[in-house]
Amino acid sequence: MSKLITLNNGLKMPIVGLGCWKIPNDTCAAQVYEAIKLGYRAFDGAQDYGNEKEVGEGINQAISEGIVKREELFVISKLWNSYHDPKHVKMALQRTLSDMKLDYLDLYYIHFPIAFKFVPFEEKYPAGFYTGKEDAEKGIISEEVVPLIDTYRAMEQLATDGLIKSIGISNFNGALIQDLLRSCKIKPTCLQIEHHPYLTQPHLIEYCKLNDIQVVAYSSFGPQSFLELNVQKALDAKVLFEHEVIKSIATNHSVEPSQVLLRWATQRGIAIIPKSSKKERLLENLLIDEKLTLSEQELSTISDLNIGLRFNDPWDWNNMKFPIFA
Ligand SMILES: NC(=O)C1=CN([C@@H]2O[C@H](COP(=O)(O)OP(=O)(O)OC[C@H]3O[C@@H](n4cnc5c(N)ncnc54)[C@H](OP(=O)(O)O)[C@@H]3O)[C@@H](O)[C@H]2O)C=CC1
Ligand SMILES: O=C1CO[C@H](CO)[C@@H](O)[C@@H]1O
Repeated sequence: MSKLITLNNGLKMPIVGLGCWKIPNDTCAAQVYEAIKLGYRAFDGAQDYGNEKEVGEGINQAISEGIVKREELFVISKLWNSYHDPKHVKMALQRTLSDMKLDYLDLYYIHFPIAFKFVPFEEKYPAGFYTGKEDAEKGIISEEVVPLIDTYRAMEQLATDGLIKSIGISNFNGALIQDLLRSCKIKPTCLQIEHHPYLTQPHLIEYCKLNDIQVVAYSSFGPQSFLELNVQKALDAKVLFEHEVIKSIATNHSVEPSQVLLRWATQRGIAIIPKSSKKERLLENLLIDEKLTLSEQELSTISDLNIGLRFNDPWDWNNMKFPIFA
């Protein structure tokens, strides 16, 4: 098991969780079940990943075999953009809970601070994996006017009703968080953001620390291929696993570049949710805190690789130009 972090509402969350995006439906239940046997206790899913039934199946198998109790797990999902209207928020969560065959979630994020027009589940799901292109072709990426605070209030109601233990926000920028903190009744426990040495976001992270909001990093290994990026400065950047700075620190400690990237986050108090389909990598990622300690100098040398390179930016979705990171 990985170290536990205490969130601002007293809840304890493992610092390493398993990311569930892109785990194929046919192997997902077995993978989640195996991950529990290896010691994973947190699972970062989302309705939009199209595999919540299978994530739930893996979890329930482990519970029914007595490998773990529900209360020892930390189960996470995210409200998709099409369900931001307050009248759809509970319905979306209930769909997740019934797909997963669970009574509550430990953490429920607002996936993006962007509201799309409502799409009935039958039209959107089963979704397979979300791609802006596929959803655009189905005509379901179009904006709905729903103030974020209205969505947040509906999330607060879910917490009050005991259906979720905590509220998270994902892909929110500093100004949105500041505004939310002025008006929320229940504080968000976590902010999930893209975070890797090419996108370090130091002010956002410091602001969260000052306000006792736990930062959770997604895409900790950075972009896997620059061919997918339309960002000019990426042309000069290397995949992080092959970067000289990362490779030489890994060599000095006799570990893999992936471990340096993950430890750089956890050692700075940031939770991680790497996804892997391989048993050795699952273990390597889970046990990162026991295997490696980086020096302050190494931590800051890695942070200096920052070039503000974001590759998950809704600005690019179907050319809709959503300005959340503008
Ligand atoms: N809130 C949001 O908007 C977003 C949230 N997320 C969440 O974050 C999670 C992780 O982010 P994601 O972008 O998927 O990427 P990750 O940073 O987890 O990278 C996943 C890739 O890295 C490989 N990998 C995993 N472990 C290792 C290792 N030890 N050594 C080498 N390669 C490794 C995996 O391959 P293999 O499987 O072959 O091992 C996979 O191709 C998602 O699953 C999802 O839960 C992700 C994006 C956006
Ligand atoms: O969690 C996610 C994985 O990436 C997708 C494509 O941008 C989004 O659905 C979402 O950010």
